[in-house]
Amino acid sequence: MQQYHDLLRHILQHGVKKTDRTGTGTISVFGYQMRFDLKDGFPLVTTKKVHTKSIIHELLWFLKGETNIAYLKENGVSIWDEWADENGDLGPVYGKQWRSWEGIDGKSVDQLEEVLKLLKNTPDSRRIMVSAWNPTELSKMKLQPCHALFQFYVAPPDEAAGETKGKLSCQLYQRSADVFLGVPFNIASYALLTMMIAQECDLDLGDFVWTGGDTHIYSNHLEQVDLQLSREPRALPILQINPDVKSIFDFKYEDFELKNYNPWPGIKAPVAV
Ligand SMILES: Nc1nc(=O)c2c([nH]1)NC[C@@H]1CN(c3ccc(C(=O)N[C@@H](CCC(=O)O)C(=O)O)cc3)CN21
Ligand SMILES: O=c1ccn([C@H]2C[C@H](O)[C@@H](COP(=O)(O)O)O2)c(=O)[nH]1
Repeated sequence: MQQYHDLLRHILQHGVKKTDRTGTGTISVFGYQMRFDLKDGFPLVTTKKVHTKSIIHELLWFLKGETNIAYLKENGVSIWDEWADENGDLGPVYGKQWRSWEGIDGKSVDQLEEVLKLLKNTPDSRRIMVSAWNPTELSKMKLQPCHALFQFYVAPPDEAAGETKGKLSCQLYQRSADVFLGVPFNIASYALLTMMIAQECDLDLGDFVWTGGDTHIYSNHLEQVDLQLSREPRALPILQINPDVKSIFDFKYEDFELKNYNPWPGIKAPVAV
């Protein structure tokens, strides 16, 4: 995860001090890109222990189309607690927009089903996109989407090199990025989603490309960042997914196994609400 350390250093060197909605204050740059070849291993930060269980459950919760934190609470995941109302509701956030974006004619669109259809039928399409940024529903969301838009791309097999399958890549546009707390989660989550989709569509793995808009370190994460940068990145772990699961909507927590993850100890930091 040298790429992630490069990003932290880039913000410290080139960032500007900026106020923000939460009143915390940040150092921020506008526009940044990182690329992870998913064949190199699972892109999980190794210079602090990252709570993979929260990442997997959050992704399964998005895929169910859910927007109430009940499922997360049942599974011991508390990362969305601060934003939910007294009934646990977050409004029409990611799950709703991914699985049932409401159209003007009252019909809803399952954007993920559309993605799967395109990948299976017309993998050369340049329109394989999912948007969580639904301007008509932003005001009802407890937190507006940060990972707002993502696109898939299939590179044809290199037949001369003996390849038989296309390679699936994914690019995310994250409009706002809390680099210390949120970004390690976001990278791992989209890498995992890409692996699940590749399995369903019988594709090999390509790259995950992370593109950030307002890419910031909160002013109360600076000591944590210094500690993290003093640590040497270690080999990437492997994330194995149950090869028998043929639909991305059928995965359960037990279908994932993280191997060879030997991170440095966790680093606590307050989340800006
Ligand atoms: N300021 C802010 N940063 C975020 O990353 C963020 C939000 N707000 N709001 C919505 C979601 C919730 N996400 C979060 C929230 C908290 C942690 C967090 O506290 N992580 C700790 C503990 C992990 C755990 O308990 O599972 C960490 O050490 O990574 C991470 C992502 C990502 N998002
Ligand atoms: O998946 C996520 C969700 C949220 N964040 C961060 C980015 C910002 O620090 C805040 C959101 O505040 P806005 O004022 O709405 O931009 O949450 C993240 O990094 N990843």
